[in-house]
Amino acid sequence: MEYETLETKKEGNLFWITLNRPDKLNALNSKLLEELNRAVSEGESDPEVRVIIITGKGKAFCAGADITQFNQLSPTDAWRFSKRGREVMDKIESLSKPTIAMINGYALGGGLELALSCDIRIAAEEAQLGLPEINLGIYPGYGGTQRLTRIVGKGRALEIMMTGDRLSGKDAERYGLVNRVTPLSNLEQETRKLAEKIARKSPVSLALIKEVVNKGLDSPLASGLSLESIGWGVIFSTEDKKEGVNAFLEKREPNFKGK
Ligand SMILES: CC(C)(COP(=O)(O)OP(=O)(O)OC[C@H]1O[C@@H](n2cnc3c(N)ncnc32)[C@H](O)[C@@H]1OP(=O)(O)O)[C@@H](O)C(=O)NCCC(=O)NCCSC(=O)CCO
Repeated sequence: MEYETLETKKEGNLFWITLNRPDKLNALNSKLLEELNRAVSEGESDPEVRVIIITGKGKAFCAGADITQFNQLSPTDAWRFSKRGREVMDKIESLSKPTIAMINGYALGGGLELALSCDIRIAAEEAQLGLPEINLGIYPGYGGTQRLTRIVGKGRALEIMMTGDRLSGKDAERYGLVNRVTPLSNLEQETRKLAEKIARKSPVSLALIKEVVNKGLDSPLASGLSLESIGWGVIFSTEDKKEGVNAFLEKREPNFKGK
């Protein structure tokens, strides 16, 4: 597919999406947001793709929503702007395939919110992460108020949103905001290694894990636990379950087909 503001690359079972407005630190203008929406659909619908990785070109992962658009927005436009950004982030969170945000540099505002909608975040030690919307006299509008709070807890999330301060990759790891950090020089290799490991697992198990975890987090514990058991029953109908159990019994590596 053709894109102007991002690049996609298929590498075996991995699908790389690279935001590509480096001179604007990959700020999310409407074009980039819509192309991102299209690119994740492309990865989701390709049966060969098992893991989707999102990253940025240049010194930023993404510096957030494009601020140059803000002065033209009426309050109703702003509501639609936030809603559309949120819809794209919600869609990324609900993909059936695992997603990894490879945070190579600035992940600010909507850029951090994009990373928060991914399943796993790996950051360069040199990266800087934050929600600086407060400095614009606004607040996060692409899901950050909710997702950050669920990931790092209320006190830390409020501090990040109320100060607008940027965290280093290492501090973000300490806060539990990213899964791990690595020097920038090692980031791609480390991300690829993790993505390839996940890509070898059963796509059906991966999709059900995501569904049960995400829907469970939105539900009372008893409902989440019940969903887990129902899904567990469903997964026993799959060829991948047969393959996984037989591979163990036959002392060989499983070859999961996603069926
Ligand atoms: C990320 C910062 C700290 C980087 O600073 P610096 O290295 O000095 O680089 P700059 O010269 O500032 O930036 C280069 C170039 O990119 C443009 N740009 C950067 N961020 C944005 C953005 N979010 N929107 C539009 N354009 C952006 C910047 O204007 C420069 O363009 P020129 O044409 O060369 O002037 C610093 O850039 C920074 O603080 N950026 C803003 C971060 C931010 O506030 N993000 C939140 C946005 S609101 C939001 O996301 C709502 C959703 O919740």
